[in-house]
Amino acid sequence: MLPESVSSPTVVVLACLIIYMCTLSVYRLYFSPLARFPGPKLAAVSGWYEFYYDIIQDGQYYLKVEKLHRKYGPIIRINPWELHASDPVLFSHIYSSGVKQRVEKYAWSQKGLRLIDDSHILTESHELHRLRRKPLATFFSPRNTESMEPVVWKVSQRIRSRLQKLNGSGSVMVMEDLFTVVSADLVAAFSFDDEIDLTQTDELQPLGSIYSTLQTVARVSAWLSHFSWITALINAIPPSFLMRLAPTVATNNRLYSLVKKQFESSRAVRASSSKTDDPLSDDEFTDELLSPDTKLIAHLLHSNLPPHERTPNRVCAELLTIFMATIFNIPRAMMVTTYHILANPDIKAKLCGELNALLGPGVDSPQETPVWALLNKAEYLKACVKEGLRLFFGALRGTARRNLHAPIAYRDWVIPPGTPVGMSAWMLNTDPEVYPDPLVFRPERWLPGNHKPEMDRNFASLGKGSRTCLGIHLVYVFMRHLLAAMFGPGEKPELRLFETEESDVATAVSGLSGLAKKGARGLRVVVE
Ligand code: HEM
Repeated sequence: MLPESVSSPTVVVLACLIIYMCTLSVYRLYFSPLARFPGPKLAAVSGWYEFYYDIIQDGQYYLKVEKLHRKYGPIIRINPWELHASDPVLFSHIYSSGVKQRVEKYAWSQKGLRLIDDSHILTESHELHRLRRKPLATFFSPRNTESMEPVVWKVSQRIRSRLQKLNGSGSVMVMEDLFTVVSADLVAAFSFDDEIDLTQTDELQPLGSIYSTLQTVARVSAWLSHFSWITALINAIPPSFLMRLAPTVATNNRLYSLVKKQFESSRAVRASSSKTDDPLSDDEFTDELLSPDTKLIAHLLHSNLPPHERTPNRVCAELLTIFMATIFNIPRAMMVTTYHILANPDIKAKLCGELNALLGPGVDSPQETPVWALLNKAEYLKACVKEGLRLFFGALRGTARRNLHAPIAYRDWVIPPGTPVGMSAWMLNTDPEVYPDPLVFRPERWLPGNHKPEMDRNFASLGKGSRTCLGIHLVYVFMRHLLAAMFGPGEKPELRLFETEESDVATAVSGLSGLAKKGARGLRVVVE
């Protein structure tokens, strides 16, 4: 007869659990369609391996994955369900934009961001994503982005006037606050009917706190992706109570309320001016229709999306996504770029020299001189932006893609249909064969004559293929304008780094997007 303790229900449950885990491990190691792909056995057996590096080690799996590639080769299994590749040729294939390549996003790591769950960025299905992205892509097309330049210029100049207020004061400015408010101003300027100028508020910090809120969201997202039940739990808590519990949620909800309010007032204006919300036919809906005054809200309401895709919740989810993508990424990218320019007097001198020569004294009166047109000729400025983006990395680990319909042949391997395959911006952007001294900020590498095609092939900060960054053209234009406002000719204060080291701004933690290490002090400058 068994002792009483052995026959207790706890032991039976434990025994079942152990048998289940052993069976699952054997299946994952020897019988799963991914069993023959190389990689550490522990990663193949359980998601806890990734959890350890992602959560306990604070977003460091991208560095571990790099080491694993060195040991196991160009394609490895990084958890029971997912492969990771390090070959840039495969990067272009997997992150393809071809119509025939119906690659889906594997949004496991982004699920549950409640307010934007219905946006195109979190849409996994290839077809639905195409439908949802189309009107947005028209709005952010190169041509329409170019027509937004006067607005981008106007908003960027606010950074200069804000800094001018402090001219000669020796004050210390927290640059992420300033970059966040101008970014918010820009999205508001092209999205809403009401003009918003957040840089005019005396206290930037509460608005800048949107930046830290989004940092927290990006950090917490790793937890949510490992434990989707946390999201379900959060969603079940009444919003009023949740806002008291978690200020991050409160700020996020305030942002959503702002978007919703603007949406409602824009809809009311349209209703009173007897414009209908009837969608246009495919033939009618082209970017010819877009005038520089067309706001994103009106554009989406008027788009040829079917009515169930133009509901308030859907449109607001898209607007909030664009708001968040801009005010999270632009300040981070600008912090990294500005830091390197200020830390390298030679680079700063070359940049200022080029801008002085190109823009001359007309810079303060853009209505007389369309200076933004001249910025296109500023090769060194463009190179600084590109190099800043390279070292910002965007998301250090890009979201994986999967082809549900066909296997992918790669060297001796056949990747089964439906298998998520990811790639790392960290590895692509720091490939020493393509970018010698990869961690050095060297704009010269992007100048005509030095710029090689492999550099574009590897450049992963803005994603690739059908899901490449929607704001890709806007990013380049806005960053050039912001740098021109800070380093171009005209009356403006001198900026000097204040107790800021590279590690205070450098992207070192992988989250929803790339983050600085915990405790980083951010970019602070003295305004002289
Ligand atoms: C420095 C600034 C930025 C960086 C580094 C960046 C980076 C990225 C990356 C890497 C992706 C691909 C994500 C994935 O594969 O899952 C992406 C997607 C996206 N970005 Fe950006 N982004 C920036 C700024 C912006 C701006 C200003 C907007 C505003 C329009 C924007 C809107 C989006 C949207 C909506 C998507 C999703 C596209 C889709 O799924 O079809 N981003 N971005």
